[in-house]
Amino acid sequence: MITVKTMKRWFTSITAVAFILAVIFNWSLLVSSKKPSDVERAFVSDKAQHLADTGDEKLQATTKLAEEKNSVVGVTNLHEALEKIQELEKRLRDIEFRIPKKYPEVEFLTYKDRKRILVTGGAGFVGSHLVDRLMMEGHEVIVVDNFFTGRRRNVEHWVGHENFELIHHDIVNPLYIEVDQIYHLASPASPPHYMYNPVKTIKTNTVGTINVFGLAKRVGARVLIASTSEVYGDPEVHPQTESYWGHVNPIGPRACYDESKRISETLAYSYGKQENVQVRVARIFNTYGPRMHINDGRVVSNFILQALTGQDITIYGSGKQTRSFQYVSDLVDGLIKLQNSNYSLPVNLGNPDEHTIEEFASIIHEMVGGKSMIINKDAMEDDPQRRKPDITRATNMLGWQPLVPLQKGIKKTVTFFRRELMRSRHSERNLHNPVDSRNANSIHNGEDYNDL
Ligand SMILES: O=c1ccn([C@@H]2O[C@H](COP(=O)(O)OP(=O)(O)O[C@H]3OC[C@@H](O)[C@H](O)[C@H]3O)[C@@H](O)[C@H]2O)c(=O)[nH]1
Repeated sequence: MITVKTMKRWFTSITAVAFILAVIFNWSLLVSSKKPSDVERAFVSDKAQHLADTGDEKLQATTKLAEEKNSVVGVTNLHEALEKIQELEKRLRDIEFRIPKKYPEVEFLTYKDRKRILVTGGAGFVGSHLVDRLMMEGHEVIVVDNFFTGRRRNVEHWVGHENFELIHHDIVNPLYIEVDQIYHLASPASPPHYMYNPVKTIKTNTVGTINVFGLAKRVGARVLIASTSEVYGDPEVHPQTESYWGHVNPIGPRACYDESKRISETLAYSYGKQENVQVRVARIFNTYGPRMHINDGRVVSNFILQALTGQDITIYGSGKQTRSFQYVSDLVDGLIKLQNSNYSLPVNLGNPDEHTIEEFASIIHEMVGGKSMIINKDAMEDDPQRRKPDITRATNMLGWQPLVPLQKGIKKTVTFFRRELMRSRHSERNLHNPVDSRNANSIHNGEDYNDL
């Protein structure tokens, strides 16, 4: 028996197929025997991949066809083709809107085991990976983000899912919701981003953190705060253990972040003592991976972008300073383990695999290839000279240790940035120039972040 619902589905599928045929037809009008450039080919294949990711079965089959066709034909007038694509994309969005969205298969948790979890900064680099894991585990996840460095695109794949909610909200303003657990990640983390508006960074990590603890106190939620290795400043103890009090310049350019994160920790333990809020404190060391903002400005994204675009790889200072880099999935494991543990003192989460920045530049250069030169520029003021986590506590208390080797993590990150570059080259905002981290005004993400 053919129901109205079945007819509606047929209609949607037929419209989708007709639309894709129109795409192919339009493309065929724009092509000649000339071969497309790598950028053009990648762009078209990116679009087709997007369709394949989001469409229904018929749509996927047809887009594969479009991808094959587009990968062998050439483009005579790229500008005209791009205009056409924009117009077609708009129509595609209308079609996609009508096709039920497919989500990754999430675990089913009973009411007893399913938690309502707030992730502040959940649309950011680390936050969005954490959200993926919590969603896959079957929890209800609420993301709060002001989109200064976070992007809707990072969590778009969950929008509309019954377990997911995205709230555009700046945590410097109070929030009234019901939750069981909170991961408080909201704060710019890259030096040029946190130095861009130091007062706002301080507000986020002080007033914002007070708002989070106020919420936790009202509803009885447990809070994990994302602290940082920067609380150790330019450390005089190596590797850094959690018992080390740090060496921070309170009036230097990094102080807005270092000191406000130190206050965040103080707030956590004060709310714990005075108001019985359950607290967890993760001191996060240098972390990298896909979904870092193309304008992030930290060393991993800068070096990869520089190598991919054939620009000079810029080492600030001598390059003898060290860092230890952890891949984002390892961090997410650690955060979840810590949140669900019985341990309430600060815990270092980082990979002890230490490299000088000079070595790191060579690793990236070798892995990406290309013609970039490695050059030295003036050092950053107050740049910590050595950094490596002692992770004995995380290993003993949480049974955690990082698993992803540097080469593997970097490979995945390079793949991500290749795609980001394609996207950026074809968007109105051409964002592919690496940020000069020593100049906070060189970030240009266009968001209004000036409210004080
Ligand atoms: O293009 C660049 C960028 C950075 N660097 C250097 O690379 C090193 C690492 O710099 P990053 O900007 O990646 O990160 P930092 O270690 O200074 O700060 C980070 O610390 C840990 C986290 O909490 C934060 O993500 C961030 O504050 C520094 O010595 C910096 O001077 C370069 O040599 N060239």
